[in-house]
Amino acid sequence: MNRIWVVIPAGGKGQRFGGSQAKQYVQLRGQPVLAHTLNIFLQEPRIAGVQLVLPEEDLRSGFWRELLGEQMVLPLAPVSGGKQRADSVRLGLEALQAAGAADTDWVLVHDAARPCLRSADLHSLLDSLPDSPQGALLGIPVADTLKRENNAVSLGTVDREGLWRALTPQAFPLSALLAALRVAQAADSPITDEASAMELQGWRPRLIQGHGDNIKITLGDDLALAAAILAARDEEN
Ligand SMILES: Nc1ccn([C@@H]2O[C@H](COP(=O)(O)OP(=O)(O)OP(=O)(O)O)[C@@H](O)[C@H]2O)c(=O)n1
Ligand SMILES: C[C@](O)(CO)[C@H](O)COP(=O)(O)O
Repeated sequence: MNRIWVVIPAGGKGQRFGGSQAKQYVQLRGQPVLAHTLNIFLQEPRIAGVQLVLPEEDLRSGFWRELLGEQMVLPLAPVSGGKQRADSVRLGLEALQAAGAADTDWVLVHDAARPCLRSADLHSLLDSLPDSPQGALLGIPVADTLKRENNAVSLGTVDREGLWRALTPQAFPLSALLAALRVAQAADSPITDEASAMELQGWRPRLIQGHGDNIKITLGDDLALAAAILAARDEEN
């Protein structure tokens, strides 16, 4: 039975977010963004382990231990990330291999900056894996009209038929994903998600429709939006 692992890339600087603290560390409804994201997976019984990838300086300083507190136990020691998100994901995969994960084990990669992932959407992705030999990712069909921009001027409209926004988690077999990332990085291919590396190798992963409130905290305003999403969810429950 293939085990299911998670890599949480949290090695970014949050430059678009601004502020003095990287966005994965800022407080969101009483705990760091990163803690919200980690808890989603630490509480999921089907997940064998969570590999956290942090900025090298934060790993070295031990800052993350103070941030997450004693109550959060990470069975796998966090590792340092790299210059790009794809580098951090690759380093997380290599750490999983070193920890004994099998080549055919599944790995879900989920942005630390997406703390609002619904457990229902995670379960949809996990449930899809037996029927997703070429991997699977959460996504959502584009619902807005899309423009191609140059110098804040519209150059025209992009046909949105069949276009989806890729979200995370994205799920692939460990060794296939690691190999695809290595090939893409060696070719200096612009890789912004795991699926794009796999697609370059001819894989056609399944798109599993998720919810638009699985936002990525990117700009400063996104933090208040994430807080409102989680508050509304608490109200529902
Ligand atoms: N070298 C990097 C860059 C990004 N990430 C992680 O990948 C996720 C999505 O990336 P993004 O939203 O671009 O985060 P940042 O790179 O921090 O943001 P920015 O581009 O604004 O600096 C985040 O959880 C981020 O921490 C990472 O692990 N290693
Ligand atoms: C992986 C991702 O979240 C899918 O939409 C996105 O590509 C990350 O992009 P970023 O520029 O690294 O935030």
